[in-house]
Amino acid sequence: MSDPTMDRTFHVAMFPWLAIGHMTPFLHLGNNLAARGHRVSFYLPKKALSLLQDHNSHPDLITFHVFKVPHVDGLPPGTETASDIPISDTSLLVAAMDRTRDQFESSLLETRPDFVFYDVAHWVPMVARPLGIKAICYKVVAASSIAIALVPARKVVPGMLLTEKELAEVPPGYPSRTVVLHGGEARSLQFVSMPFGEGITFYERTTAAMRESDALAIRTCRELEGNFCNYISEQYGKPVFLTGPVLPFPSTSETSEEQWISRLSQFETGSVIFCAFGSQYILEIDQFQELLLGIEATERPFLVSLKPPNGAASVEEAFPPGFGERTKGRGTVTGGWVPQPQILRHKSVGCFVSHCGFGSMWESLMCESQLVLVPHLGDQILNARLLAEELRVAVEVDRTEHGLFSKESMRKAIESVMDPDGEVGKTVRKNHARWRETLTATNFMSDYVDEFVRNLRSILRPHA
Ligand SMILES: O=c1ccn([C@@H]2O[C@H](COP(=O)(O)OP(=O)(O)O[C@H]3O[C@H](CO)[C@@H](O)[C@H](O)[C@H]3O)[C@@H](O)[C@H]2O)c(=O)[nH]1
Repeated sequence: MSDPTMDRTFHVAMFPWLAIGHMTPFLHLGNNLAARGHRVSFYLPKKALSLLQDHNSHPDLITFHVFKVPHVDGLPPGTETASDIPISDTSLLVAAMDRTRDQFESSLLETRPDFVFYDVAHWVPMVARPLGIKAICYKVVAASSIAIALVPARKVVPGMLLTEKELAEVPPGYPSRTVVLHGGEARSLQFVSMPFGEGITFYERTTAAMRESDALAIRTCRELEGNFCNYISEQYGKPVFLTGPVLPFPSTSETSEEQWISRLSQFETGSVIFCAFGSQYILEIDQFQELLLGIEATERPFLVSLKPPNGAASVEEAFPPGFGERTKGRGTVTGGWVPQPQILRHKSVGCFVSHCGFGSMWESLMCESQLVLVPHLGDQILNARLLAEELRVAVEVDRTEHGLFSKESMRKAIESVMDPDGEVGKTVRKNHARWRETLTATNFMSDYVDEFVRNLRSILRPHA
């Protein structure tokens, strides 16, 4: 007998962490749900509204609810999102978000959604449950980084920092030998035992957020991270619903992109090296210079988009001596934002030098360029290991034990993937083509969202 609840549309409230990098993928998922007729109430602070509202593809079904972020001592007045503060103040912003609990609760009483999606606000299930609302903890980072650091099997004692030895160990049952951190890299996980909000560590908050949920959702796909998702599901004893990568549809108005597109068009197909390290990565000056010198040494055209390195007011100020004159007409270095997805689709681009942030990881898997990875933070390193060592679609740049790369290691990594006849070049081309084909297949992303919707319905009225 058919179940009538399987056809009805539902209403989702979304309460993402106050960082654009989290709100954006939540909104992409919201757009995908709205495209299937579901309603979304999206909670965000005022400043974020001006950045996000243009990305709302279904204003008839997606409603923004602006809330006030209370002041917390130590934060600059008017702080609303992570971009307003240095990363070291994040814990204070988390405390401010926790103080929105009453506002959020009264709003839920009015909107009465079927589901609420959240990530950092671990108290959401406590607010949702008495109202009969299902709480879905939606993680927009790689499943590998949750599996290695944020499962009950990794023992973290409240108030105690993890030792070097503990950091270096993977939790029992962790399902990969290649997607791991080496040597000193494990220190990048120390943040899990640090405070994240008032009187609570990152580990306690995140594991509580997952433990208390009705189901976990992760922005990934089983083809890539199925083993990690199964492990997380076993660890928490809960279903893990996958949304797939939910990337935005290519933009149709690309006017602001024209200057970059016409600049790239003057170069031969597949010849340009494009380098970008996302929204957070700030290099030290010497590494910034090694990177530029390594790219210069390839004698290929390039477009580099990086934040000015530590201590420099602009990218030009930090150029190696003579770099600007030597590369004139062949390369551009900008400290501003460039349209990365459009650049990666340009036929002149042949190599993407990336930090392998989660967003860039998906974009690189789907593009035609050869991939060189220079990860920095813990999750970027795990993403890089997945691409370079498990899928073998990319090459990670060689570094010293202190994590430093040289211009020579940079040049070598680029040359190795760009050479279509070399062993490495042949292998990564073949593997990358296979993965690109899978991930860009016509219904790949929409099938994931359809399945996600079915999974949500299954917990909405399990006994109907
Ligand atoms: O000049 C630029 C630089 C970036 N992008 C876009 O911005 C996004 C960047 O996202 P991502 O690759 O995930 O990098 P970060 O901004 O560094 O992301 C942060 O958040 C990610 C999880 O969401 C983590 O994986 C990273 O470690 C963390 O640094 C991508 O879609 C890029 O296409 C541009 O359009 N233009």
